[in-house]
Formats: sequence, structure tokens, C-alpha cells
Amino acid sequence: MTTATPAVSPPAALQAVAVSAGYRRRRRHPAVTVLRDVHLAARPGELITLIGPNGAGKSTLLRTLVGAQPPLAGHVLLDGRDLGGLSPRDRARRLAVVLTEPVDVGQMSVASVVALGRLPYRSWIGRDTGHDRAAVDRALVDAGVDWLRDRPLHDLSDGERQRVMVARALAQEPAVLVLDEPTAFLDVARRIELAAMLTRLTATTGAAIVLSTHDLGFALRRSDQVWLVGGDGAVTAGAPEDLAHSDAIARTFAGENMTFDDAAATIVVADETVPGATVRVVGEGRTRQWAEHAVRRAGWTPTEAGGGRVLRVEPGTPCRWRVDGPDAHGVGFDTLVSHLRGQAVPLPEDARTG
Ligand SMILES: Nc1ncnc2c1ncn2[C@@H]1O[C@H](COP(=O)(O)OP(=O)(O)OP(=O)(O)O)[C@@H](O)[C@H]1O
Repeated sequence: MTTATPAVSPPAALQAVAVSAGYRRRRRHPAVTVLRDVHLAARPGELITLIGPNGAGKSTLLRTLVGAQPPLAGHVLLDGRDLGGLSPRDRARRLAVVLTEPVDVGQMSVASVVALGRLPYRSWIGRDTGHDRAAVDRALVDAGVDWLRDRPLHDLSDGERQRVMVARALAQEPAVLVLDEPTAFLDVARRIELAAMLTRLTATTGAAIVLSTHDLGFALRRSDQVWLVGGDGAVTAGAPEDLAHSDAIARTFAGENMTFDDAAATIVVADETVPGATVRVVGEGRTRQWAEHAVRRAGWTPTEAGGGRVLRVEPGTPCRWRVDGPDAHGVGFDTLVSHLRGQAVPLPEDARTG
């Protein structure tokens, strides 16, 4: 038997040590402790996603990790130093934050907004140096917005603006980049692009990137670590596969009538199935996959077992299908679903194909 040798981990760039997070007592309001005894470590080059149901405490944790609110107990360490003891300037040289709220920068150009990321390095009368200009140029390229550099920020789409705010954060040359729900408001393609960009950045900049998201698929496919905020005050950290395999994610998210679909790496609504309505699907590749999808939508269960009904599907758009005994056939998954639901007699093929 071979045993894996544990890799030596680099020191954490950002660390939570026995942190309790929440809201301090205000007049006549009791203190609210949202998270207790949280231990986390973000290492250089890691992409970490923070996931959890609404109200579980993701924003509370993010705000505590970036020093926007002090921990109720414990310590947040940035490069091993207590965050609370760092000056705002020292903090901004190591830690950059991208929030979802739109920023009002008037008519400023993209390049000028990104150059704001250099402020922690300048004296108040200081001019920008060659290094400042190089850092801004690199950030524009790394975030994929160099081509937008002369455009006013307020002219851009949400997705473009989001990338510019990432570029501004990168211009800070941070060891840790924290993003609050960067995929909110982005369409599927822009979300995938942003995910790819952030993954690339962990390699090119060596920064630890921590982001909160409601996009479970993104978290499970892209993260080196997931920080799962469970809603019970605990935060569980682990590789996405470990958290999925141990059912921690299913326990946290799956509600009534929902299950965690391992293959799709997401929560799905469990189909209401008709007891005993099973069918063996015979076909190839995508045609078979979508036929099984249609079968489930109709309330039937695809099965590998022989001896029962058999659904044969042939590739083509729309696809031809045939169900053995009692014999029925048709073209297109709509007629298949109608047939299986027993709500309509499938149309003869000739009538549909003309
Ligand atoms: N300023 C506050 N004072 C007291 N309690 C608060 C305050 N802000 C948030 N909370 C409470 O803390 C808990 C966690 O809220 P938080 O916003 O961190 O959750 P979240 O996981 O980010 O939620 P969502 O996914 O909906 O954004 C909630 O019960 C919320 O009501």
C-alpha cells in the first residue's frame, strides 16, 4: 500500500484563529454571534469560495476577514500579523477587496479607476512612479480590460465594470484578494470567463483569492478550498470533493424535495416520480442523456434493469423515439414526455415531419 506524503503547505496569507463573528451589543439590543470558533487559512495561490445558504453568515465572515468589523473573539491574521494592529495603508498593501455595490466615479476613465489601486503606495503629494504605471498596465491586462482603458467606467456593462474593479484591486498588488459575490449579475458566459480569469490570477499573481458566491457549480469546479458556512454557526473548510463526498454540502443546502446531483455538482429539485414507472433507455451519448432527462421530467425513472419497458432513441434534431410494448413512437422529446405522462397519444411521425 502506498501512502501519500503530506505536502508542506506555505504559510497562510490570511488566517482566522478561533474567530467568533457577529454584531456587538447596541443599546437595548443583545449581541448577535453569527459564527463561532472559526479556524481558516488561505494560502498563496489558492482560490477559495465561501458558500452557504441565505443568512448563514457569509457577508459577516467576509467583513470580519477584511477588517470591516472586528471579530467578537479570536484573531484575523494577515501574513501572520493581527489585522486589527495594521494601519489602513499597510492593510491595503496586502489586502484588496472588491464589493458588489456600484461605485460612483463620475466620468473617470477605466485606467484612472485602476490607478486608484496604487494609492496605498503613494505619499499624499506623490507622483506615480514607473513601477506604479507598470502595475496598472499589468492589472489591466491580467483582468482582460486593457482594451477598455480609455472608456469612462460608467459606460461599461456590469460584467465589464466588475472586471475593472478586479483590475483596480490587482493594481494594489495584494497578497490576498477578497471578492463579495463577484458572479452576481453576470450571465452564464461572463460567469465562466470570470471564474477562468480568477483561476489564472492565482497562478500569475500568487495571490490568495477568497470570494463568496451562490454559484455552487462554480465553487465545486473551480475552488482549491471551499469554506462552507452551514447556518449553524460553524464554518467547514475542505476540498470541494471532500465536502461533496461527505454529504456536508447536501446537508447544508438540500431542502425538502431537493437532492444533490453528484454528476452535475449542484442541487436539483427531486422529480416527483410515479411509483413503478421505469423504463430502460437505449441510445448513445447526448441523445440518451437528454432522453433520460425527458423521462424524469415525465415522472418516470430511467433504469438499467431489463425485462420492463424499453425506450429507444436515435440521434437527430428533433430526435426519434420508440417505446416497446405497448408500441409507441414519435419525434421530439415533447411527444415523448406527453406519451409517458399518458396525457396524449403521440402524433404519427409522418404528421410531425411532414
Ligand atoms: N448589522 C447587523 N446587526 C445584527 N445582525 C445582523 C446584521 N447584519 C446581518 N445580521 C444577521 O447576521 C446573520 C448573517 O447575515 P449575513 O448577511 O452575514 O448572511 P449571508 O450568508 O451573507 O446571507 P446572504 O446569502 O443572504 O447574503 C443574519 O441572521 C442577519 O440577520
